[in-house]
Amino acid sequence: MTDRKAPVCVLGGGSFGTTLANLMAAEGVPVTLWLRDAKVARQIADNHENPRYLPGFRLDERLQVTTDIEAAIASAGLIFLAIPSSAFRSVLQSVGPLLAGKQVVSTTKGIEQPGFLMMSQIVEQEAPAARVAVLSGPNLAKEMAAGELTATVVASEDEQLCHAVQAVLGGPNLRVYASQDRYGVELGGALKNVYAIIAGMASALGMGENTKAMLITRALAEMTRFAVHMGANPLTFLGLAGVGDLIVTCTSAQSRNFQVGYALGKGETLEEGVARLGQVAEGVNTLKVLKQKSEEEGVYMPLVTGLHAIVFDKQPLPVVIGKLMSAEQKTDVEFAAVMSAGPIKS
Ligand SMILES: NC(=O)C1=CN([C@@H]2O[C@H](COP(=O)(O)OP(=O)(O)OC[C@H]3O[C@@H](n4cnc5c(N)ncnc54)[C@H](OP(=O)(O)O)[C@@H]3O)[C@@H](O)[C@H]2O)C=CC1
Ligand SMILES: O=C(CO)COP(=O)(O)O
Repeated sequence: MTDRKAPVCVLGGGSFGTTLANLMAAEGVPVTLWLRDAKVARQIADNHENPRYLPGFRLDERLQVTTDIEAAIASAGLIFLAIPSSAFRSVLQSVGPLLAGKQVVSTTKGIEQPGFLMMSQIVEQEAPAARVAVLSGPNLAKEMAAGELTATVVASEDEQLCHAVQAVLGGPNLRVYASQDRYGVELGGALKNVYAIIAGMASALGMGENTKAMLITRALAEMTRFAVHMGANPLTFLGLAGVGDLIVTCTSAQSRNFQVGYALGKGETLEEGVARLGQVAEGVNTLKVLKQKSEEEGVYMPLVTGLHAIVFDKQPLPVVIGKLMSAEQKTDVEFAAVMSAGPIKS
């Protein structure tokens, strides 16, 4: 039995870190939230609100907040990481040895280049003596903060760690399903952000419902094809961390990646869209990383190639759409054949 009263800490005081920490605090779990911004930390401590990332949400008074990362880690055995992928390694580098023997759960949905590394692989490099898991699924922070019924996946080869996460996070509004496919769960969470940008663009252009359904379904095909090639368990992509997260991020205007796509569709530049957001949209970097990797690996990813052409090569949208629509018409679920026989890395 896992002790629900065992102390937990969350590193990263953005929308997701604050939400996760608050959910646990509200269930009586002793939680410390670490963030680097002293002003925001003071506002959370004094006013029980994170006005920068979760304005309007009252946080539980039991939620502890600190700007001392070493103290935060020392206080807990289970540590959630909610730091954007661009800063993930640098934060871990500063505290790697302190994580020895701790249970570390990455919630970050990005990929590091060079190396095409998932965040949990960075944890393994920077904190080799830590126990590692990932958390991913259709989890819009603001909906979770508002108490909307939600499900997520914790994935690790370490079953005890999965149980520990289920015990502290599972609650009246949140179900936590376990998986052993850490690589697939993490890959799904990172890849879907790219397709959310495309979906936002389609929405801004007023495209039809048929078009949106085509996009989401072909995105799943493309993600799964890539995942199979990379050795992930393709069945993972039928679950919450695959199709579940793809649906929510491609259909909700709350998604920051969707919002970046929407801005692009309305004629804004990438820089303008990202700057107005003021929060992380991991899909922008993942698009670059994925385009490069799919070419190196020879995996056919027309949606990734098309979006890259629009965003980074400044190709006109009608030209890219024309190319996508006139490409060879292949079979519908060709990746399903590989699904039954595909190699499983994790
Ligand atoms: N929001 C969501 O709905 C969900 C997000 N995620 C994932 O969680 C990760 C974090 O996202 P999210 O919380 O939304 O991001 P936000 O943009 O809301 O917040 C980013 C947070 O990271 C902090 N940060 C940035 N750089 C550093 C650094 N070098 N050192 C310490 N802290 C830093 C920021 O601090 P500062 O303000 O000081 O810059 C801020 O607190 C992403 O990978 C995202 O994909 C996963 C599921 C849901
Ligand atoms: O990962 C998320 C929902 O599951 C959050 O998506 P965005 O980062 O696009 O807001």
